[in-house]
Amino acid sequence: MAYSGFLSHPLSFQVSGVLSARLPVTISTSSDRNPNSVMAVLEERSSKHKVPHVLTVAGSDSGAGAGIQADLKTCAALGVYCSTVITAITAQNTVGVQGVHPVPEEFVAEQLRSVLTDMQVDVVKTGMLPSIGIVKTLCRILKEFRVRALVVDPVMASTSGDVLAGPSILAGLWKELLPMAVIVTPNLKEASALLGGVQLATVDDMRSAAKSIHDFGPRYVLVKGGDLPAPLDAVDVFFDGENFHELRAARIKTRNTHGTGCTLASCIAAELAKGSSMLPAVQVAKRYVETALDYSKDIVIGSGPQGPFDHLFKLKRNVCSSSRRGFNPNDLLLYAITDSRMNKKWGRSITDAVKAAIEGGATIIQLREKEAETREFVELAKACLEISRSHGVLLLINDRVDVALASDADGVHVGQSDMSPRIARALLGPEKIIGVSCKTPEQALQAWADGADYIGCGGVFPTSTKANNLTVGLDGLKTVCLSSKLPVVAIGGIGVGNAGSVMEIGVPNLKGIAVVSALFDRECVSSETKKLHSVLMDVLSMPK
Ligand SMILES: Cc1ncc(COP(=O)(O)OP(=O)(O)O)c(N)n1
Ligand SMILES: Cc1ncsc1CCOP(=O)(O)O
Ligand SMILES: [Mg+2]
Repeated sequence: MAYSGFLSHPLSFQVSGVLSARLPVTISTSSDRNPNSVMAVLEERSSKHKVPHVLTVAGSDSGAGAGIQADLKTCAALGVYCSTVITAITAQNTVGVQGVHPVPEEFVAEQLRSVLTDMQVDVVKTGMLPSIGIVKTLCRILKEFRVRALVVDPVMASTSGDVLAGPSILAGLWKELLPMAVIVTPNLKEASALLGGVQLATVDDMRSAAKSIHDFGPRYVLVKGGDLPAPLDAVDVFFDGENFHELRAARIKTRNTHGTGCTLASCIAAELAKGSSMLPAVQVAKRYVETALDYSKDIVIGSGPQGPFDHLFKLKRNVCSSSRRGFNPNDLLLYAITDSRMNKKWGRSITDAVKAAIEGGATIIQLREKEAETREFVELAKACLEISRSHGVLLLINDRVDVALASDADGVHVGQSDMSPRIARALLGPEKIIGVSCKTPEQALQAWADGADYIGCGGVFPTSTKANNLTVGLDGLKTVCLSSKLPVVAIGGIGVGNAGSVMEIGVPNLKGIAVVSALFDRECVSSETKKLHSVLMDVLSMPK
């Protein structure tokens, strides 16, 4: 079923520009119009949304900091699809490499063919190639399929210093792989090995090394200087055959650097697959690695000296997972929504107001701070989340998905003119809570289709807290509840005097009341919350 050459797609011209004269792009112009032919299917697919695609040919790292696992995470973080051909299985962790089990050459070939005959790979990235046989197999198949761009990370040893590929592969790199590469990304030790063991101790040495490695045939060379003596910045030397660029970054003090080489190379590959030209791809890759290292500098995975880092910027969110929990519709029972003007009027901070509401029995909190500056809002949210999480109460942010993301709040509440819940869901991910304001069954249906967790329906009664807000009354509330499967919380003009009448409309998915002024435009938030809580308890204890 093999076909030779890739189809043209919108990125091909930019990426082929990267390759320049070294690897001619083959654009297939099929005259076969049979709608069932492979070419017809592929042509039809190429007119749809083409996903940028990197194929990584590398070793598996059981500790998942480097190798195939790092490549997968990097591509996922950058929005690029990553397929994998595994060249070796390694047993390794944060202490070192305990074992290496190379995959037989024929099976490396079979994996390559499986991917390349079926998928439109934009860029191939290589990592650990444990034997000369695997290098030769790879080169043979790459020529067969005429890959558009090849990024070579000439992995020889792990961060712990354990050997992953011996000097026997060098001949294959020199003669076959490097001449096909668009870029090669050695660190100091690898550059030295590629050049027969020369000493590299200064930036000038790195420049000469880059030039000499360029003579093997890659279009660009990046010599990474992370191992240069400590007081210097981390300097990498980029050579395009004519000019040098020194790329500098601050050194980040951390043990969590395992997999930085693989990550840098796969990030370059991912950026090329998206259509970037080479220098910007390298600059983005450096920034990505630096940002990920800085973000992950204090995470603890494993007990050895070389920890992995967090490619997806998500692991720290779960550090205090014991105080987190999922959403239960009954959380909507007594929904307290803050208002800074009211709290200011009564001389209390928002954190004190939130604490008092929770102590009085509020079952969920929303920070509705219309006048807060962004930085202030994020800090406020973080402070309130510490309080709410210590009590096991969920806290959402009104309107501001950016603030919810930055503070890692439990979710957001959005109205009909705020960010669409569908986009909010894509940004926040599946585990965050999204509430949507709805006044009609149509809006309720849309909220459900967009992935909302609950509906806020109102104003049920007139209110001065929200200007120009149409009142739907108890009938409107009932209509919305009956039209949806989602849990509903009623809002607008609700307090101790009418909470019972709202809860008694007799629909099972009406789960509670949301209140602003009845709690926060009062002298004592905790006692007002207690009063409202006891009204709700009375309603809940009544026979149905
Ligand atoms: C629980 C709950 N329901 C409704 C609203 C109102 O949201 P929205 O329509 O976006 O109006 P603002 O609150 O942003 O003025 C809410 N905040 N909470
Ligand atoms: C935000 C909002 N959305 C509909 S009514 C309303 C205000 C509710 O405030 P209050 O509980 O003081 O009537
Ligand atoms: Mg809103």
